[in-house]
Parts: sequence; structure tokens; C-alpha cells
Amino acid sequence: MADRRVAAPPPATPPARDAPAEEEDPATLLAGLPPTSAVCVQCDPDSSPPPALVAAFSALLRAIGEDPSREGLRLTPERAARALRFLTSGYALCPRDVVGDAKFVVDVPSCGGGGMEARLPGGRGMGAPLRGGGGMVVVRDIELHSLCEHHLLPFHGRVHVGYLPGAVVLGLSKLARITQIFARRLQIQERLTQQIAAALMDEIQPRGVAVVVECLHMCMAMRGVEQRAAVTTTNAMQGAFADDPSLRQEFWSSIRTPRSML
Ligand SMILES: Nc1nc2c(ncn2[C@@H]2O[C@H](COP(=O)(O)OP(=O)(O)OP(=O)(O)O)[C@@H](O)[C@H]2O)c(=O)[nH]1
Repeated sequence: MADRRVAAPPPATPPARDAPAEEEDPATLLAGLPPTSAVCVQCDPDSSPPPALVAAFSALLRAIGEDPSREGLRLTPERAARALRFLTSGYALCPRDVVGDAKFVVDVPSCGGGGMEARLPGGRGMGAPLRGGGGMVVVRDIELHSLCEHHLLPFHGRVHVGYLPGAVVLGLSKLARITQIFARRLQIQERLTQQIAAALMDEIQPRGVAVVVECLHMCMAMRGVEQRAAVTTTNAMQGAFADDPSLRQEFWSSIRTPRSML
């Protein structure tokens, strides 16, 4: 099923890596980004699952020799249908739905402010702000649970996302929410990895994006080749990360260093 994504204007050209700070109003900077979609609709997890899905799970139980009317299974088709609908609810969403307005211009006052301030369009900053750059942002160990499209069995693991901000930074939780949109579909790990990177490039036009996904696939553990410890690692490097090996190195080191005691 295709994303219900509204046509977005062409992305603004990201600033060069060491471009000088520009004096531009945050509202103007954010206006250059694609608009928030009003079209995508999230599945309501509490509503009744589609009868066709419930019937399909009843048929499945009969096909494996079970009796869907026995006490223990009486509500199973409906439960399973509800669960599958949740696990595939990402089809009804696109990244714009979860990102919303959580894009922030980061101002670093040149004097007097003593700190860094993120502001929304129309906000007032202090002094001449430093914009169009900023160091690498890395969020690691985002939990991932998905279903493989070959066997409909789970795969699960972690996602590490890094990006080099362009004009704006993204609300941190949105990295996990974007991950969930693509994880809650029938997937292969490689596509999921690329989709997360592409969504970030689309949404905030950073100077570069790096995504690494590490997963255990139940189709390889519970059945088939029965390799319970085999971990699959995939990555997607876009923009500056594709061009610059030292940035890739910095990203890999930051996701491989032992976690600090927070
Ligand atoms: N590249 C890739 N392969 C996957 C992923 N998830 C599952 N697979 C593989 O999809 C393949 C499907 O192969 P088939 O030979 O058609 O299916 P199968 O007979 O069930 O294969 P076995 O798992 O080897 O028993 C298997 O090799 C799975 O390991 C994924 O995310 N990415």
C-alpha cells in the first residue's frame, strides 16, 4: 500500500557544510520546508478490527487443525486481528503526520545569552544567531519491532540515527516515531533502513543522515536455519555521510562507544 503523502514542494537546497551564518527569520527558514500534511489518518487501535481479518484468523486456526470455537481460542481471531492491525498501522501514516511542528531553529546567541535556545517561528532570540549548521545529532538504541514480509514473523532490534542539521533540528522523539511508522509494516530490514533515512532527508533537509539498524530475525531463529544469535546490520548513509568517510567514522564511533551511565 502506498503512503498517503501529499505532494510536497521541492526540498530547499541544504546549506554547505561550513556555510557562514545567515540572518534570516525562523519563520522564513521553516516556510522553506514541506508543509505538515492534513491527509494522513492514524488507525484507531481501540476500534473493531475488520471482519475480513477476523474471519481470516478463524480460517487460519481451522487450517492448522484447531477449533476456533473452543474456549481458549474463542476470542483469538479478534485479538489476533487487532494485533496485526496495530503491527501494520504504519501503512496509514507518513512521517509528516508524526513530525508535525516539531522542527526547531537553533539560535546560539553571540553574547549575553549564555546558552542555546531553540525557537519556533515568530520566537525572539538574543543577539545574532548562529544558524545553518551545528554538530552531529545522534540518537542511538531506538527500539525496533517489525514483521518480515517473507514469513510474517517478527524481527526486532535497535536503530541508531545520526544527522547533521541544516536550517532546523527535529524533535528527538520524532526519530523514534518515524522509525515506528516504517516498522509497523511488512518489511525487509534493508528497505526499512533506507526509508528512515529518506524520511529524515525529506522532512528536515539536513546536510546528511546516517541510519544503522541491528536486528534478530525470528524467521532465522525459530524456524528455517535456526540461527538464534545471528544479528543483521544494515545502514543507509545520505548526503554528507555518503561523501565523507570521517563523518561516517565519527557516527560509527558514537554508536559503538559504551553507553554513559545516565
Ligand atoms: N534480505 C533480507 N532477507 C530477509 C529478511 N527477512 C527475512 N529474510 C529472508 O528471506 C528469505 C526467504 O527465502 P525463501 O527461500 O523464499 O524462504 P524459506 O524457504 O522460508 O527460506 P529459509 O528461511 O532459508 O528456510 C530467507 O533467506 C530469509 O532469511 C530481511 O529483512 N532482509
